Amino acid sequence: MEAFVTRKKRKSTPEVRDDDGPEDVDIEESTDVKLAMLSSLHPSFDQETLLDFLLAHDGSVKATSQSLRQSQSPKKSGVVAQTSLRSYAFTPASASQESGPSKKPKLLSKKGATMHLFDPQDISEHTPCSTIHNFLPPEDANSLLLELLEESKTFEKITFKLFDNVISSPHTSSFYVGTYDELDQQKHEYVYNGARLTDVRKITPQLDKVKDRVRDAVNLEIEKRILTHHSGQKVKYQSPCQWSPNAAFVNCYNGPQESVGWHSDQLTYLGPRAVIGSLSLGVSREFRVRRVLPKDDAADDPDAEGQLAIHLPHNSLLIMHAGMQEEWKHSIAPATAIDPHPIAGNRRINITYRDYREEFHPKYTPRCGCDVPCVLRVVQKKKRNWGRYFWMCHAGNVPGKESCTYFQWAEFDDDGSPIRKPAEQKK
Ligand SMILES: O=C(O)CCC(=O)C(=O)O
Ligand SMILES: [Fe+2]
Repeated sequence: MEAFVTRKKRKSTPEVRDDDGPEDVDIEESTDVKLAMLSSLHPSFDQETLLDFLLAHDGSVKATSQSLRQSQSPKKSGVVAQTSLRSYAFTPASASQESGPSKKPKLLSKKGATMHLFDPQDISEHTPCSTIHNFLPPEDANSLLLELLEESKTFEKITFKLFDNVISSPHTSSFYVGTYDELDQQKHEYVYNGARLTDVRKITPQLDKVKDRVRDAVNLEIEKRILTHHSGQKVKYQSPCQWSPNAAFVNCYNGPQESVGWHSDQLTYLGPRAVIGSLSLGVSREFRVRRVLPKDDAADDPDAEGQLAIHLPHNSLLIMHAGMQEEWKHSIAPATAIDPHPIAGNRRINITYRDYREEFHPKYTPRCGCDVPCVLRVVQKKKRNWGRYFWMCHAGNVPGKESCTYFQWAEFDDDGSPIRKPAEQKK
């Protein structure tokens, strides 16, 4: 759902500052947000075509949208055959230059081009994700799929108003938590893009049954990742605690055109360096990832922002590791064609299990001048302050509502726990 955020340019100076201010972060409406809007309005066009049109119209969503409405023949992404990247992506010379597990050979993924990854080893080496195919016993995967297909009949698209248009997410979803108390808190205390969730449900029997399996597999993958990619040391700000999912977003993509635009998942309630476990059922679709580099670096390196497409078949678990939400974006691209699934037909169900951390409960996090708990974001595009976290007012995400301009750099200890100023501690 984070993909449908709209942000207005900030108009005034924030009330909280220290050495650097919000002009050093990237809170203007980004190309990704514009692409997400266009994708929602014109789901039959692929992201590359939308970007071409957007650039041709000087970044104006309105002009692009008008032009797309007149265009008859959208270019769509094609279906690709399964290959292993290792068989062709690297030259032997580049492979032999590897000096350690964190030095990866360069991908042949040029800016704008897509490299397709099917093989778990390729995925783990070249993206901040790992995957486990055939994750559940087949009958358990099918029971979960059947249960969620039934649930998804009452899922809705997330909608919001932008100027004169009602934009709706190009897929449907719902949110599940473990207890009625949590459900109540989600509806009345948590804030998402400046609004409350309306569709929050109690975890279903099959979702609950699978949760502990996901938890155990994700914790093993986290340990493995720390060994293979980080020399046995967890990443700075990564929580040292066991990952323990207590909430799940369930998405349904009904048909090849349903999608989700480029986004990073919000860290507000998960904390920095969050890990997310994502289980895919039904039709196989492309989960695309691309690194977000500070603008100057991206300009220096033409290969930098190439996309990688991770193919997620029925019953595959994808783990988004610590740092992915800060440094990469992801999307589900519309497809030209899909192979129907024997149970799901044209539908794909995706469950993202999440660990909502108590210390990030909105009763503890900073509140802005509107007296609403802030959103936690990270500087992704500006070189100055790149990777630095900050709290800001949600209202800037709500079309038609001015932000109260609240801004505060976020401070965490090495384990990602918020360092509170004395005034905040008494809450
Ligand atoms: O459907 C997927 O695999 C990804 C969904 C997603 O990115 C999200 O729910 O934030
Ligand atoms: Fe996401």
